[in-house]
This record gives sequence, C-alpha cells and structure tokens, in this order.
Amino acid sequence: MRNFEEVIKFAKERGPKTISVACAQDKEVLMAVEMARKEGIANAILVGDLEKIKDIANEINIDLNNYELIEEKDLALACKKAVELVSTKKAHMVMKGLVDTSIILKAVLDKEIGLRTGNVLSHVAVFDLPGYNRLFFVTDAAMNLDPDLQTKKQIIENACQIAHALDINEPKVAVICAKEKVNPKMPDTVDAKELEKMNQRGEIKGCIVGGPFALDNAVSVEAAKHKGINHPVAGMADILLAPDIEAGNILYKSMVFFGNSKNAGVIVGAKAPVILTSRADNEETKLNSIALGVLTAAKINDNN
Ligand SMILES: CCCC(=O)OP(=O)(O)O
Repeated sequence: MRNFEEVIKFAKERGPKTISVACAQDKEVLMAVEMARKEGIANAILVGDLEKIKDIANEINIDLNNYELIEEKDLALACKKAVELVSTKKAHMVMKGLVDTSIILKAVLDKEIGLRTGNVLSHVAVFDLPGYNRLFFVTDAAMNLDPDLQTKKQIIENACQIAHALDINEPKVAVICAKEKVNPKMPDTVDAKELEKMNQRGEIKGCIVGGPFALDNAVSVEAAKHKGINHPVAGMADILLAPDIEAGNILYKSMVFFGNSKNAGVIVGAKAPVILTSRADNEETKLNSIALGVLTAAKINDNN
C-alpha cells in the first residue's frame, strides 16, 4: 500500500471490527469513530464522560444510538475499562481518546486486565508525505524511552509487522542517528551498526536493516549520492528507527506540523492493537489510525 486511500480501502474489506475508545469525550475522536462506522471499518464502544460525549455528539450531529456507551469520568478507570473490553474479547482493539499516553499505557500494561504478551510493545507511526510515492514508518515516538540494543531489535520487528500488514514485504529499515558514521562516543551509532550486522546474520528477518544513517541520507537518494553512501537502504528507507523517544516524538510532530503529512499510529506487540495518536492530531489521522488498527488486528488474527 502506498497511501492512506489504499489503507482505508483494505480496512473496509477486513472490517468492521469493534474498538473500545478510552476517554471518548473529544470532538476529533468522535468524528473519526463516526466516519469509521459509516465506512464499515469499525464499530465503537465509547467509554468516558457521557455528559461531555453527548454534548459533543449533539454539536456535530452524531446519533449515539449507534454506539454502546459506558460512563466513567475518571481517566485512569476509563482506560482500564476500555482495555478490559479488549482482554475480555468484547472489542478487538482499544483507542486512546482525550487522555495522556502514559495513563492508557499503564492500563495496557496492567498485570490483571492488560494486554501484555511478553514481547516489547512499541509505537509505529505511518506517514504519507507529499512528494514521496511510498509510506514512511517512524518508530518509536511514544512508548520506549531509551531502548537498548535488544529492545531496538524488537522495535524493528514490531514495525516490520505493520509494514507486512500493509503488503510491504521486505521493508528497508534505516537506523537513524545524528550522523552516518560509527562513533564510539555516540552509542546509538554503535547500536545501528550492530543492528545491521544482526540483520545480515539472519537474527532480524523480513527486512533489510542499515545504519547508522543521518535522516538526509536515509530518505533522499540525492543526499546519499552526494555524501558517497552506497547501501541498499541509503535514500530508500521505509522504516525510520529513532534512537530514543525524544528523537522519535520530535520527528513525528515535525512531520505533522511542518511536513503537511497524513499519518496514523498504533502500538504493536500487545495481544491487540492499541490505536494511539497525539491528542492534538486531527480526525483524519484518527480515522487513518483506526484503519491501520483494523489491518493490524486482521494480520494478528491471520497469524494465529
Ligand atoms: C504518538 C504521539 C504520542 C503523543 O505525543 O501524544 P500526546 O501529544 O497526546 O502527548
């Protein structure tokens, strides 16, 4: 798939799935959920402050009779309830509404009602950027603070799972750093080279990994040529692995706010997808993320 029109089209074919929305009292979230319902992509159970949900629904003409509603004003309890709906199989996936990422992640990681599998959980953002004829994947903007080498390996594997769900069979993974040369004083460049070697040894499968790359020579063939870099990933990256959450989150938000991109986001590695965007993302991003969640859930289902 090369753009979100194709992602939405395939999600319609694999839907509808049921999502539980944690803290659904948000206009953009409700608009996205309503579009997803009308398109046959997903139905939703709305968990949150029902008074606020009803006010917003009135304002934007959404008929709440089409939804199951669960009252829970407390943000942490609403997240727990929404996650529990997935672990008890009443919903296929959970979606972050108007709530801080750390609160919903705490519920997702809860030992009793959470969605842990033993795998590393990581966030994968998908971008459709003007001027590029392919989707870009950025990881991890939201979950792993300062991943070590083994965690980075699993973050790559999680991102590849999403790329494969979008029919990108052998994605090119660029491990991005501040520069394209290994410098022992910059441990992320050392990790990048080690991840490339792990891929060459067959320890990371289903993709081609290269690194370290600076962002320019990861995404621009001209920049790579200019700097004399010759590597199958150079300028051709599909997946950009950021060194830590600071770089990942800043890259995510710069693409959104400066790059005029379309995007979507989901957490992978749990028993079910967690649809996770920024609270500040628009309704189109939230709809794209629901579609991405549906395709991810379908892929998890196909693999089991
Ligand atoms: C994927 C971005 C996660 C994030 O930064 O969320 P908020 O902007 O809602 O804090």
